[in-house]
Amino acid sequence: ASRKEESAKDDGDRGIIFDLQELETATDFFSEKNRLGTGGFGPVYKGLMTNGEEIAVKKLSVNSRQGSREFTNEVKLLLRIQHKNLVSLLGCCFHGPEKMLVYEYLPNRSLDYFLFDKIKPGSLDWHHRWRIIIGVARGLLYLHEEAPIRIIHRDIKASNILLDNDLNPKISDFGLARLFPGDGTHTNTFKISGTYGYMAPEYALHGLLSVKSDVFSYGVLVLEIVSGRKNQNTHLGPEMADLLHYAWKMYQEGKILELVDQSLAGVYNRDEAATCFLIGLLCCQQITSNRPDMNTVHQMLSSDSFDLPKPGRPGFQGRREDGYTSTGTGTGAGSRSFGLGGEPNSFKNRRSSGQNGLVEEHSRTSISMSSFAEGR
Ligand SMILES: Nc1ncnc2c1ncn2[C@@H]1O[C@H](COP(=O)(O)OP(=O)(O)OP(=O)(O)O)[C@@H](O)[C@H]1O
Repeated sequence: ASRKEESAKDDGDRGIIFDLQELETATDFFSEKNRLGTGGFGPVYKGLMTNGEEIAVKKLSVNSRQGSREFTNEVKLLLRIQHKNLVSLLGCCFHGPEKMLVYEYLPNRSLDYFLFDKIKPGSLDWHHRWRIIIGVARGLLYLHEEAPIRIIHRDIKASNILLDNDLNPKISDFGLARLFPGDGTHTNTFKISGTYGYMAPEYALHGLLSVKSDVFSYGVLVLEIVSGRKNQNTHLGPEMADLLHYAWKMYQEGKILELVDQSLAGVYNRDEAATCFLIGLLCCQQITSNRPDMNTVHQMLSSDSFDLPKPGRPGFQGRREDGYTSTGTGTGAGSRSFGLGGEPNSFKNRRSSGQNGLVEEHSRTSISMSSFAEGR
């Protein structure tokens, strides 16, 4: 039986735990030439198993307080999260305090290389961009509403969308926050929690996490995919630097299609591009309850006859005093402890928390409100 089939049988840990030796052989002792990159959780290596299977090994350098049994249990849970638009987790490995996650290997790397690497301008045609936008929506819908446990991703962004041989999108790094419970003091906490420019204001500012924070990040991503611009690009001057607000301005002036990536050389579907911009702006609205859920987003993308509402004002960006930056509403000053209040509809789509007791609803970050005093 394949490794995945074995794990599904729940026959102990066999099949999901890789030997360190096996991974050392596969990655040539984690050699530099096999290092694919280093993210907030640690370095990622390409590996080749003796059976010819290609893998990606993520060495977790963030200190997880979990013991190996607890860690294995979380990994087992995450192994049940399988969808064609998610990177497949194959198993894990631990050796002393060191922990690793083993994933399927995606040869085309991540979406940011295609969108922002100007060495390959226009390498992603409209057809593929449209398919990626739909595929990511599908994967997120699965995480939010269909997976055995609800997963709020927390860090949807272009570098977390990997592409397979046919450029189908697969969301990576889902569920990782589950492996670091209560690690609020670690310096990498903000890598775990989210990335500047993609984080929803209510999450960055109040620590309120809901599926709608992922919706916000998805909206930013959609705007990036259609425009080919990073959400924050200071090279473009003050007006255009903030993609979200520039898109909002262009939309209000009826010029939104001028924002379509020029490297497409005008070869794109105007209706689809306009739909994407609208969906991007709807997802990034300041008022969480007005953002569509991923089910609605998916319907908007799949149906020709969906009447899209007019988007309201987007959430905007602020800067943290301690060197980190994040999105914020810019209102209020002074510090505040983060409660679970918030807007009444923000958790409208919450599933019953009785389900296995595993529903992830919200978490807290600690950002001082005063950091937003300089916000717009
Ligand atoms: N399964 C995989 N197959 C192929 N390449 C991968 C895989 N997983 C990660 N990578 C590559 O490894 C690099 C590091 O990935 P990782 O997800 O750790 O960091 P990141 O997305 O850049 O940052 P962050 O940790 O903030 O999400 C990226 O360049 C990514 O393209």
